[in-house]
Amino acid sequence: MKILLLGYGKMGKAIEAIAVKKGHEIVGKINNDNIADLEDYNGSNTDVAIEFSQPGAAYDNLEYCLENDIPVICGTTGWLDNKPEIERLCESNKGTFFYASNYSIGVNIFFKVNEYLAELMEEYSEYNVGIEEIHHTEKKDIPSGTAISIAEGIIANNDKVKAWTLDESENESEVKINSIRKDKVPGTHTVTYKSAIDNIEIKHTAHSREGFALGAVLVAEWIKDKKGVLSMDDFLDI
Ligand SMILES: NC(=O)C1=CN([C@@H]2O[C@H](COP(=O)(O)OP(=O)(O)OC[C@H]3O[C@@H](n4cnc5c(N)ncnc54)[C@H](OP(=O)(O)O)[C@@H]3O)[C@@H](O)[C@H]2O)C=CC1
Ligand SMILES: O=C(O)C1=N[C@H](C(=O)O)C[C@H](O)C1
Repeated sequence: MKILLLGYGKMGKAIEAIAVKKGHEIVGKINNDNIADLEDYNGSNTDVAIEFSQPGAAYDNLEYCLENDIPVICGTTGWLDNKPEIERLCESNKGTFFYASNYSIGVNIFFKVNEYLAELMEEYSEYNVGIEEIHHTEKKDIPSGTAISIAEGIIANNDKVKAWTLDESENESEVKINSIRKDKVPGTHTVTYKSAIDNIEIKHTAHSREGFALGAVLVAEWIKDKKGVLSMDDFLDI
């Protein structure tokens, strides 16, 4: 496949390494300093764009792809207020747009365990739930997109929890997300239910960026000839 990388930082480079090993061709590597080159690409010379850039850049890049007939896979976090607009553009242009806050297969299994646990815990009011996420110090957004997805999984499956917050909260209807920035940590997410008697904890630890990058390449291979607004639930049968 001819792959255009939108964002050639830590993730762009990790994706390139896996894509090339699997026999794909990288037709372009776009960063802020060569963003003008983006106009060279369209559906006739690019099979798929993989967008891992920055919160302030994602919207324009996705809009460009959808207006130029390029199927696009996005992993950038911290821009989701504008996601409904991109979804509308995808539908009206009959394009292809895939978004995941986390492309790691392990994290997506973790999401399902989190949803099941949230459902189980609904009737045990002695437990309070909290989320902790730890990432490297270069990360631009707080909280992580993955932590937001975890919180949404709890809110959708446990009627006692209505919202997430970054603040210290005594309000039991809110799940607090504690964001920690530390050295080179690729991404660690923990959900803890605490009571006076015990704690129940589930945790996902990424050892590197390989799982995120491999997931994005597998989705790029899968998405060929698919149309519409797609997510990991469409890709994975779990
Ligand atoms: N969904 C998932 O599974 C994962 C998501 N992420 C998310 O992916 C994003 C990127 O992460 P990461 O690679 O670690 O970040 P980096 O900071 O390492 O790389 C971001 C890159 O984007 C480039 N960039 C800046 N502006 C633009 C633009 N307008 N168009 C294209 N590229 C641009 C930067 O270039 P320059 O240096 O020129 O500014 C930089 O090379 C983040 O939002 C992160 O949260 C990360 C890992 C997994
Ligand atoms: O910025 C990162 O590095 C990561 N970002 C994603 C997020 O915000 O959840 C996914 C992963 O945890 C790494």
